Amino acid sequence: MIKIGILGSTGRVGSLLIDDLKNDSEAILSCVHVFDKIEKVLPDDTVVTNDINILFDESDVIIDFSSPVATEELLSAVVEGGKRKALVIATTGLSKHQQNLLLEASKLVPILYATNMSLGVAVLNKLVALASKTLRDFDIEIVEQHHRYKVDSPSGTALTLAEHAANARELDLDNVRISGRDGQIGARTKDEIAVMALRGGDIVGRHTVGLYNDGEFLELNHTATARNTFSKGALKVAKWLVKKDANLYSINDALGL
Ligand SMILES: NC(=O)C1=CN([C@@H]2O[C@H](COP(=O)(O)OP(=O)(O)OC[C@H]3O[C@@H](n4cnc5c(N)ncnc54)[C@H](OP(=O)(O)O)[C@@H]3O)[C@@H](O)[C@H]2O)C=CC1
Ligand SMILES: O=C(O)C1=N[C@H](C(=O)O)C[C@H](O)C1
Repeated sequence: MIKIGILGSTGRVGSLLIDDLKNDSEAILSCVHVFDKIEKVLPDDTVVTNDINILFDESDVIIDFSSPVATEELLSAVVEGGKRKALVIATTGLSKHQQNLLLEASKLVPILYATNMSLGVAVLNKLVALASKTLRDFDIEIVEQHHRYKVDSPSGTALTLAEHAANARELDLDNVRISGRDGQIGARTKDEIAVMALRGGDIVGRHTVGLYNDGEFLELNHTATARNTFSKGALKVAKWLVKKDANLYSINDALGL
């Protein structure tokens, strides 16, 4: 059985991961990292800890749905602390420094980083690249919608979609991304890619990439209707990752896309 450890076990997705693991025939929940306290009833023998080192020692692979600060601690345990376990990282909103740390850690352990663990979004990324390249003159605008509790903006998924669009057009996203329009802003420039965020209610996650031209437009949309889409996706890729060599893997690698 593959021993799974969870960082962010009390969170919206982490707690679903605990449920998914109760009925799994290939993996067991070996350890949960708990920042403060956990209310959920856990399987017997699950180690509960607030020490990241114990999380490593008790797991074959760690799945991380937490916060950028916690993810940084996880990555530092590899880079500075000498820990060597496979990591599935789903946390979004990482800073440049944290992204660099992730790259450094992936030279030492296998890491799969995905801003969205659903199969649908993995395919959407490919569709966006194809559409952005083929429809070169169309204006690209991205809208993401999430629940009222989401703390980072725009979503990691929206940024990844924007990267696929920009790369397909050989543009640097940092130079062309805009995140708001207000006042006398002037006409839209040709290459800009807007990424706009809406927040409200219990929306699990909705992303729309629009490509707009004179006389026609194309909108590509993905809607997550259940949050366990993400926990189940993460569990699937964790099983794939556990035997791999140190490297940075994408969800496309794991899904064979
Ligand atoms: N890639 C993907 O497919 C998906 C990614 N996400 C991302 O996953 C992350 C978590 O999302 P969600 O579950 O909704 O968030 P929640 O806020 O519900 O959960 C966050 C979890 O992280 C823990 N945590 C926060 N800070 C620390 C810290 N400094 N040290 C240790 N643990 C900490 C929290 O503990 P406590 O409860 O004690 O505060 C909690 O268990 C977000 O970045 C989100 O964007 C979400 C869905 C899908
Ligand atoms: O915080 C969330 O809920 C989600 N976060 C991820 C993101 O930022 O893209 C993935 C998903 O959309 C849900």
